[in-house]
Amino acid sequence: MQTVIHVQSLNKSFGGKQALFNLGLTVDAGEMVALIGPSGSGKSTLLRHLSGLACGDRGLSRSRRPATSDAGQAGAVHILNRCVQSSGRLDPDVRRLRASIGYIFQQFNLVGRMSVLNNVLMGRLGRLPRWRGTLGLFTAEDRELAMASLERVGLADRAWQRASTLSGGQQQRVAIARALTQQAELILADEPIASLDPESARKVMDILRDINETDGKTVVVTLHQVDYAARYCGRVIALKSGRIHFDGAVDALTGPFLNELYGGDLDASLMLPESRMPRAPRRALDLVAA
Ligand SMILES: Nc1ncnc2c1ncn2[C@@H]1O[C@H](COP(=O)(O)OP(=O)(O)OP(=O)(O)O)[C@@H](O)[C@H]1O
Repeated sequence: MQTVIHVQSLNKSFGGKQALFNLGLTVDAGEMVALIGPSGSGKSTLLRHLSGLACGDRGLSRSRRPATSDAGQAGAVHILNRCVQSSGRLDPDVRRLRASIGYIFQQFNLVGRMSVLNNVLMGRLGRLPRWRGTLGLFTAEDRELAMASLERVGLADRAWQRASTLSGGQQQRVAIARALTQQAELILADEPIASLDPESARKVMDILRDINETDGKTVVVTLHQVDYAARYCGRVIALKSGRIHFDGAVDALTGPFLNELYGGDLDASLMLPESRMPRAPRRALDLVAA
């Protein structure tokens, strides 16, 4: 089994406040992993490190670097056996590696005034010579791929519409079509359903699972909705205060476990699917009329 994500002793500080502590983990090809944990536990920070959008604490003065970071070393992140960062420095070749990593943001990150199709074509930029991308010189193959991706998420008929005119759920599906067009091997999704209604959230999670199961792509998704983690992911990594609190099978998501993870007066059993149903029933994707 190929290791897609390999994180070793990852530390991260913001202005002297440590957000990640000696994190180590591996994710194999084809896994669908939920990253859960209370607000501020470090989920987004970890995801940004995986994608090469963030780096270590080299910017801090030596005296402000955390003692646990091994004299300022911020650990190492390898994706698809290639270096993203090592000892607090981004790898100079990280831009090329980013072409293999699809990143889905909570707020979609589309260009609202551009057409849906052009937004999806942005997924090709990392695969084109820079001058072609700048001039928007996409090939017929690129366009076919983009249309096929839109078809897959049920939005081919919206290709010529301005992205800003779509609903939030539709915009998130366009963002996923962009990652499909990118032909990313690894999809990192940072709270992709946080701002969506339950039906739109279900469609987005159905598509992510389809990409995982049908295409064999590796998916890591941060979620506040623990019931979706239980229904869609086989493995869960729980962060608490910047440390890995749990890493294992999704069956561990019991009420007492979640009460302990999230703390407070919460009755965590309410966050779980009814009768602890572990997996949402898989059905054929039918998104065309959505
Ligand atoms: N750019 C930043 N500058 C300063 N502190 C930051 C920055 N980004 C994150 N932090 C801090 O790092 C810690 C982890 O934040 P992070 O956003 O990764 O948590 P999270 O688990 O994703 O939270 P949420 O679920 O609310 O999105 C928090 O204490 C946060 O305040």
